[in-house]
Amino acid sequence: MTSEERHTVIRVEELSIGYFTKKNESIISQAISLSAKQGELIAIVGPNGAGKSTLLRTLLGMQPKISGRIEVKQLALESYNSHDLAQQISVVLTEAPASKNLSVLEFVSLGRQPYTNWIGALAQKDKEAIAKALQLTETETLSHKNCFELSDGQLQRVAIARALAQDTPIIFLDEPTTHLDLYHKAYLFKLLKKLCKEENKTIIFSTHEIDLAIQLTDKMLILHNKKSHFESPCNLIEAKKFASLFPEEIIGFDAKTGRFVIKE
Ligand SMILES: Nc1ncnc2c1ncn2[C@@H]1O[C@H](COP(=O)(O)OP(=O)(O)OP(=O)(O)O)[C@@H](O)[C@H]1O
Repeated sequence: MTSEERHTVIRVEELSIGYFTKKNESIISQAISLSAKQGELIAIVGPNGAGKSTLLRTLLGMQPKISGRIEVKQLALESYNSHDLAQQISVVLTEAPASKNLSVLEFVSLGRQPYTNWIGALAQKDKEAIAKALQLTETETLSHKNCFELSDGQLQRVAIARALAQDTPIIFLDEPTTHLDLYHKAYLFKLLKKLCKEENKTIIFSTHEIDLAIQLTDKMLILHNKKSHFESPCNLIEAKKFASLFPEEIIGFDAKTGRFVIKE
């Protein structure tokens, strides 16, 4: 095994994603290739309907791929059962948790399910993982509140705490900054960056915050018009891949600042 392979936790090759209907298949995006190493922060971006959520669901095995290969820690995704995969990948989805009546502590504790016994009793190791997750997300003071009492920003941090309690090397998030104000968006992005740098997590998230993602991520996957580009933000800017994402007569991209501008 080369050192390149040792640190790669997810590899995707020539992946086509989409939906199977009765008679045929509808391809949403094709020829997607990417690789994510330990400690990398990766954003999936693209206009509405480009396939960001479809890709995340496909990478999680929640919906079948059309073709191509997905490897998690050098093994085909299909070779994992759901219990084993839950020890590799945790997920933060956009929907509010169904379990809003739970306390924050109870909700975060659910992250330990892949490790606890059949009655869900928490061992010392589980309690330590939960305490660390609350501390990393600065949610300790919320732990006895009910989830329904939280603001959207707090709820998002608590959902990340649950994923951290799951203690997986890889975390997926689907549009984690939806409903957040600019400060909470920036806070969340910095938290994700910190988790990659200090906890060596590999984090892959979909987002519409392309400007912020350009500033903070290691790599970005652009999905657009059924095609994809995977590179560092700098290389994507140099290759002019952001400039054509939105109708040019309305939105331009300033390559010097890495920001989109609305045309007058
Ligand atoms: N269950 C489904 N069956 C068939 N087509 C679907 C299904 N779910 C989504 N699609 C289609 O797949 C395409 C990609 O949708 P997806 O939600 O993955 O895009 P997205 O990039 O996450 O969009 P957004 O930014 O709006 O959240 C869309 O054209 C959508 O209509």
